[in-house]
Amino acid sequence: MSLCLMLCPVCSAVVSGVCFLLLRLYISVLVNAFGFQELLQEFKNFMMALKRVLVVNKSYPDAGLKLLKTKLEPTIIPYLDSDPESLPEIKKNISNGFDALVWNTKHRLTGEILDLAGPRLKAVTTMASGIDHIDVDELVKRGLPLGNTLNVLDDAVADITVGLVIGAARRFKEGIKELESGEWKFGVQWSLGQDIARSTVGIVGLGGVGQAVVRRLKGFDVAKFIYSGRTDKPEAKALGAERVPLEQLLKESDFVILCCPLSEETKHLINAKSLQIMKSTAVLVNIGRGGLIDQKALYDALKEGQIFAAGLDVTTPEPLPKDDPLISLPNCFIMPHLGSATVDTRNAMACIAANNILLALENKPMLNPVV
Ligand SMILES: O=C(O)C(=O)CO
Repeated sequence: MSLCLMLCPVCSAVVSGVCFLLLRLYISVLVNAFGFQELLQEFKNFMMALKRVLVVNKSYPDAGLKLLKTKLEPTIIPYLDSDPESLPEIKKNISNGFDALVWNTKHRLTGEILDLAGPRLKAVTTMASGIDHIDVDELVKRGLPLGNTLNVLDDAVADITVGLVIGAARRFKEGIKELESGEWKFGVQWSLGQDIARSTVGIVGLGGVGQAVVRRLKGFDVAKFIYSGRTDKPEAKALGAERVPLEQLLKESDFVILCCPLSEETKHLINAKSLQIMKSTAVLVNIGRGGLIDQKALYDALKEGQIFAAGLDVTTPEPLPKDDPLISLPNCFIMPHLGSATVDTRNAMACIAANNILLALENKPMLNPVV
């Protein structure tokens, strides 16, 4: 018999199969009889509780912390980006051995910082949709998953965009200044702006935010929506937006709205040359990233009346110094990066970031995976 098993591959496969089935049966009897399922879960919870997550920084909302604390005990960097201690404290703490990182900061996540974190680090999330402050290549090199909080902020950012469109086109900044300084000189030719109704709106980057902007502006009786971007967007048809080359969009649009991410490809997408192509009545709005625009060229274009106005939620740098030339221009309406700044949106972003980490530490896909 044993000779038969040794010699005959079919017999040995049958015996191994039977043994395997018996083993499985034995384990499932144990699991059902003794509640091993619960024991297993307890063991998993115990292993999870041993994992350490570093949260950068103290502005991370309680909603996210509460979620993290259901399974982990987070360590928080108790500073804001604006505190000089912020970056040194991150670098000091991160080498204490963490399994995950909530990168809720504008500081750049570099290879140097990842080296300090060491091989224990298994997952990283931002609390933003933009990832231009993350050295993604360095994460990929280390096989680290990265999550972000895309889409949940589309509505809030689209609202701010509409605010900028109206504010810049209807000269809010000049109006408020004249009101506050007592220089309100009413006349039928005073402080005239541009209409949104009957205009052509050009969206650069028809992603979630761009689409939410189009949905909102439809209520303003826009004549035509066009968009440019790397790919055709299937959603464009239902929105009535036509894809055109960037140059055509710049030439034809009364409102040029930048909703795309910042990358090597999109850096200074708006520069002296592109501003020259735009209509002298055009309004440029940027809710993507400051780096999409060459700000010196924008200053010149606004000063010389090459375009009508700009509305910016994002600038380079942030915060923009109060003596920045753009701030001195009456036709440059600037917000201090308020895009996603609503209570609900920030709480939702914090929860997505927390879930990204909790899932990744259980070897599951993140809610919003980037890589
Ligand atoms: O999440 C981001 O990237 C934002 O800039 C929101 O304003």
